[in-house]
Order: sequence, then C-alpha cells, then structure tokens
Amino acid sequence: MSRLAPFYPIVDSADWVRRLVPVGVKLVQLRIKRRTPDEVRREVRAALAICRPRRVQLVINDHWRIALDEGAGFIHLGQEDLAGADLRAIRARHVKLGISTHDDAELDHALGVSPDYVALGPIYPTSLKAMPWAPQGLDRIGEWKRRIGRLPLVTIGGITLERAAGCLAAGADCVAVVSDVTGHPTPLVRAASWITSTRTPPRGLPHE
Ligand SMILES: Cc1ncc(COP(=O)(O)OP(=O)(O)O)c(N)n1
Ligand SMILES: Cc1ncsc1CCOP(=O)(O)O
Ligand SMILES: [Mg+2]
Repeated sequence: MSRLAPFYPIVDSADWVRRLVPVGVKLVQLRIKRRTPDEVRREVRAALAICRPRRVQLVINDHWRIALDEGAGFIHLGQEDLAGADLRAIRARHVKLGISTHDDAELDHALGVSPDYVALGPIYPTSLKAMPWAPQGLDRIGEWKRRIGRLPLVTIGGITLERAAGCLAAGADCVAVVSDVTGHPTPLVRAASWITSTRTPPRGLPHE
C-alpha cells in the first residue's frame, strides 16, 4: 500500500498545477467540469507534462477515458462515475484509483473494487457543490479508518488549514482541499503553509 502526500490540492486547470508544483506539492487532482472533451484532454496533457518529470502524482477526476489515453497514473471516481467506468481497462493499465464515499453502503461498494485510497466527505459544510450528505464530522474519520485499515484515507469538504490537523489526528492520511487554497487571496503562500503544517516529522525525531 503506497503512502499519499498528506496535502492534496484539487484544481481546475493545468495552469494551477504549473503554479503549485514549484511550491512543493507532491499530489494534486485535476477536477474539470463543464469543458469540452478536447479542452479536457489539452489540460490533462499539459498537467501530465508538468508532473511526470517532477514525480508529482497527478490524479484525474471523472475523465477516466482521457486519463487512460493520455497515460495518467491515477484516477479519482465518485460512485456514479464508477458505475460507468471500465475498471478492467483501468486495472489493466495499472492505473491507481481513488473512490469517493459518503456512507456505509458506498464504503462497502468502494472496498469491493480494491481502490488505492478511499475519500470521505464532506467532513465540514462545503460551498463548492450541493451535496445531500450532512457533514460527517471528525468521529466519522476514525470510524472510516478503523474499517479500512492500512488503505489510505483522504478527507475532503470544507477543510481549511486550521481544520486539517484535526482531520489528520482523527485518522486521515491525507487532506484534500479546493477553496481554502484556490479561493485564498495568496494561494501559493497558503499552499506552502499547508505543506509545512501537514508534514509528518522524520522517523526517530520527536514531535515538538
Ligand atoms: C479526493 C476527492 N474526494 C472526493 C471527490 C468527489 O468526487 P465525486 O463524488 O465524483 O464528485 P466530483 O468531484 O466529480 O464533483 C473528489 N473529486 N476528490
Ligand atoms: C468535490 C467534493 N466532494 C466532497 S466535498 C467536495 C468539495 C471540496 O471543496 P472545498 O475544499 O472547497 O470544500
Ligand atoms: Mg466525479
């Protein structure tokens, strides 16, 4: 089971990837909505060209066919996306897969396809998208982690820099975020602060 970087920004363009990677981001998701397939493909291609030589993990949300065509190594799918996806083709290319979960039934379903991480959300209220689920809260993170064991747990939804430590302490391995970075007046400074404050101390060194 490979580890994930604890800070996981989600952005909607290759230009954001180009800006964030020099700050030290090691894991980033391209989440593009309402664009033509050609536009998505161009963005995926450009983001991969930035990430590949720098060994940054790029996760493509939703657009699994384009991701496979372009040679991406990681895909994120929600439960509805999963229903229409060719999991065999994804697995045949050894592409990693992250899956969204919001309740017990979705977690059972996700675990049934052996994902590379499970995402739980929304932890807090989010204004990014309307969702039928109430905020999960921190206790739910611990419950999910006990159920999934060594499989990496990503938390998402309304998470700010100030809230991230609570998610990690509750059992998350990784914190995904949109607005607190891309909506911040100084997003690159904010991303740098996220990297510093989510960094785990090297083995053998005590926490301060
Ligand atoms: C890390 C992570 N977790 C959850 C989601 C949400 O995926 P999904 O439920 O498919 O919703 P959309 O993002 O496609 O609107 C995610 N993208 N990333
Ligand atoms: C896509 C998605 N899935 C669950 S919550 C969420 C939105 C996360 O955005 P933000 O970090 O701005 O709350
Ligand atoms: Mg989706």
